[in-house]
Amino acid sequence: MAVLEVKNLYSGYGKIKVLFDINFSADEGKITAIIGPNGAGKSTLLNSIYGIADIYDGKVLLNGIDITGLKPYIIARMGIGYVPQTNNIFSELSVEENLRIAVRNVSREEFKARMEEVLDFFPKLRELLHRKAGTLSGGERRMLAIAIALMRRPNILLLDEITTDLAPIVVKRILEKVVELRDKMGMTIVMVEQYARRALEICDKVYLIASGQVKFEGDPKQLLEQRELVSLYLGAL
Ligand SMILES: Nc1ncnc2c1ncn2[C@@H]1O[C@H](COP(=O)(O)OP(=O)(O)OP(=O)(O)O)[C@@H](O)[C@H]1O
Repeated sequence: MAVLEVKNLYSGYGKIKVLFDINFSADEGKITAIIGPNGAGKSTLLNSIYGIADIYDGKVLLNGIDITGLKPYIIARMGIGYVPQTNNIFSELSVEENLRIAVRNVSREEFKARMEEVLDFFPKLRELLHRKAGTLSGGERRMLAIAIALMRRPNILLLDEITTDLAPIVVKRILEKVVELRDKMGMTIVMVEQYARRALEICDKVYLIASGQVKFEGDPKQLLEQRELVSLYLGAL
C-alpha cells in the first residue's frame, strides 16, 4: 500500500525549476530508491516531500492526506523522518547531546527510553555516547545522523545519499542497517543514492530520475535489463 504519494509535481527553488510532472509513490514497509545522474533532481524530490523545496504545482500525500508545502517541523510531527545530505549533526556536542536535542519536547524518561531503543539498534553509538560528534569517523557520523532521525520515531524515513564518501566496507554496514530498518522495524524507506548499484541491490522499487523527470519506475531487476536506459543515465554502474 502506498503511504507516500507525489502527484504531478512541479518544484524547485524560486526561479530555478528542477522537477517536472513527477509521479512517485512509496509502499509501506518497503525500500524505494531514487537514482539518476548528478543534478537530476533526486534530492529535490525529497526536499519537496519534506517541505524544503518550492512547489509550483502538484501534490504530496501522506496516507492520503495532503501535506503539500507544509513546514518541515509539521511534516516531521506527522511521522516523516529526514536524514539530509549535509550533516544534521552538531560537531561540538557529544553523541548523547545530539540525540537529546533531536527530541526537545519529551520527558527525561521518554528521552531515555527512546535513546535506549536507538542505541540497541546502533550498539556502536553506545560506546561513543560521550564523544564529541566531530571526532567520529565518517561511518559513525552517518549512523548518528540516522539515529537522530530515529529519535523522533518516524514511520517513514527519507535518506539522502547516506553512503557518499564512505569506504566500501562501511557502505555495506550502513546499507545492512537500512535493510534492518525495513525488515525488523517495518519502516518505510525512501533513499536517494548516487551509487545506483548499491541501491538496486537492496531496494524493492526504483525510480530513475534524469533532467527532472521520471525515466523509469519499477522493479530494480527490470531496470537493469533496460540496457539503453542504464548506459544513457547510469553509465558503468
Ligand atoms: N537550495 C537550492 N537552491 C537553488 N538551486 C538548488 C538548490 N538545491 C539544488 N539546486 C539545484 O537543483 C538542481 C537539482 O539538484 P538536486 O540536488 O536535486 O540533484 P541531485 O539529483 O540530488 O544531484 P546530486 O546527486 O548531485 O546531489 C541542481 O541544478 C542544483 O544546482
